[in-house]
Amino acid sequence: MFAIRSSAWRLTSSVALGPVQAFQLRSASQNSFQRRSSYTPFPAIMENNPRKQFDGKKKFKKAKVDKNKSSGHDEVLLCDINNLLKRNAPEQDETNGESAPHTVPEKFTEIDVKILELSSTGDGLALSENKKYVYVVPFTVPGDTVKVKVVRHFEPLSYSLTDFVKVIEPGPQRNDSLINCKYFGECSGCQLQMMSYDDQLAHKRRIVEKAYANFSGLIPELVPTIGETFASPMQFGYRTKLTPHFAHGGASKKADEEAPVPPIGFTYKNRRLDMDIEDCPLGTDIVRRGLTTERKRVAENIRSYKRGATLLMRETTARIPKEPSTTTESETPNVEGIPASVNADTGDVIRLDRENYVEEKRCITDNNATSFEYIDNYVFSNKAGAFFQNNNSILSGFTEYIRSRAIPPGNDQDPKPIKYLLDAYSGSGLFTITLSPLFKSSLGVDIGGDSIISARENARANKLPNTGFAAADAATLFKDVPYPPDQTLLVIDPPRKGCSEDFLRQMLEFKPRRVVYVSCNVHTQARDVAVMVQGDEKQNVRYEIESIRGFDFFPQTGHVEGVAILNRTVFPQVENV
Ligand SMILES: C[S@@+](CC[C@H](N)C(=O)[O-])C[C@H]1O[C@@H](n2cnc3c(N)ncnc32)[C@H](O)[C@@H]1O
Repeated sequence: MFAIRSSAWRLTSSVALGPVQAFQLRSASQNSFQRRSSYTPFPAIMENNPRKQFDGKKKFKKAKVDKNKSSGHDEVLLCDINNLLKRNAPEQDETNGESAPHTVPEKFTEIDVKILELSSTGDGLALSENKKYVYVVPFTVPGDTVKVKVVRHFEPLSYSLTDFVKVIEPGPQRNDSLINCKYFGECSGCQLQMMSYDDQLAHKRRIVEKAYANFSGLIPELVPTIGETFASPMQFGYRTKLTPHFAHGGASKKADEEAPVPPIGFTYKNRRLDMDIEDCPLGTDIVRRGLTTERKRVAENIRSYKRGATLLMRETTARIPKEPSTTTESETPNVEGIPASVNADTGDVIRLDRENYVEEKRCITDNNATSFEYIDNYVFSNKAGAFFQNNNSILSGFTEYIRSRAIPPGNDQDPKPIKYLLDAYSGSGLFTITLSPLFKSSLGVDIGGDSIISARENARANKLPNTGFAAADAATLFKDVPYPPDQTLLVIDPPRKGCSEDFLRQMLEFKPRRVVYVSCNVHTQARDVAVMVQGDEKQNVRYEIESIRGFDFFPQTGHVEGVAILNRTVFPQVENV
């Protein structure tokens, strides 16, 4: 039996459990995990499902699913399917002890199904009559009765992918008058246009809840209530970057032959086939106009392409002061010294009249050209083809949310206040720069050399001398960090696959006082956050989650960005009594 001495450790559950025992209890019941007297966090995580769900390549290889693998799309879908089957498993006496298998319809058969829930991938899920098999139906909402065409079986895993054919009886959340795109229902880009925006936000909150319930392995008491999803100010016309593609060029055709122009666009849902997309209403106005221009240019020059290509349409913004002499410095950050790129855009321009300046929007098509973007009065330059968040409309609110929580309450009374910022996976400096005024010194690290060059330009352009950037693997960051861990905020914003084990281990050795974990994949985030919550007993460090909230960077799609804030604490002192 254990007695808990530390007052720092509190649980909301009626049974007081330490973090280790709490994790073990859930693991023991859910994952046949053995309790251990001496505990090593990493083997424990590895033995449990959260990391294996993403690393279990064998199982998914068999099912021949490789699309979106790095995002964990298939694992997330399968998890929802299994949970639906488990919840609806017929009682023994209902089946009379017999378990009749479900006869899976022939491929391309049309059947009618009723949607029971929306999976975290944005697909509707329906059960077979005997409740032992699942049909995955895109473009549907719970309550819809729909006609579908079965297109792909995953029989050992008990599900089939289907194409949506038509609605027979709409569910309560369906409102087709909201659909704003003629390609909706076939294009793989959006899933949720038929839902009200409030319902989309509620669905995304549920995605975050399920991610922590299904992929962290943590008992619910260790996970705070997930906040309401932070809405995007723009629900259409927000995407500052589009990257349509086409599969083949026309160079190898005989001189006298008309080279056919291939479809230029995105893939069809459920198919590895390109769909010709003339317009995408998710794009900003200049990006949409850029798509028209680029499609025309490619069609006219198709013979010059030996093979297919991915096109780039990236919005770039310039603020032209109306009265240069009366404009304050902070309203017009210095972007001189960043060379403009010649012939890198479509030649089109949209001018918007603002209070102190005219905003000029252009559409860049050259990956290596420089694009500019403003967040409040911060200016960011980037290589147009490099990563930068795609929804400018949400970035002011998003960065303000993080800025207002970066420093914990009471920091100014603390003898060792947080005053250093470590931005792992910094890109071109989004967080380093927008948080920098709060810190005595900030350091951003990114593996992309081009992003670090842009980040340094951005620090200069925004007149932030207290920031530094290094091109490096985030996992090597901690060995040379110049900051005291007690006074350091760590911001993490990794790619979809999440942090490496190496990174997490070194982070637990470094022990930063507070962590803001931003992620475009809440499932890998939940898995990594669990490693931090579990902590390292030898180092006597673990983390408590202060808050988790989703941000709707991609309205109409099934994606949600997650922000988790954590604080360092210690293990409770435990003694045998
Ligand atoms: C989701 S982006 C975030 C960038 C930045 N925080 C932003 O919001 O603009 C992820 C970044 O991680 C970087 N990255 C990927 N693997 C990395 C690694 N092992 N070490 C450091 N950076 C890495 C990529 O180059 C990319 O810039």
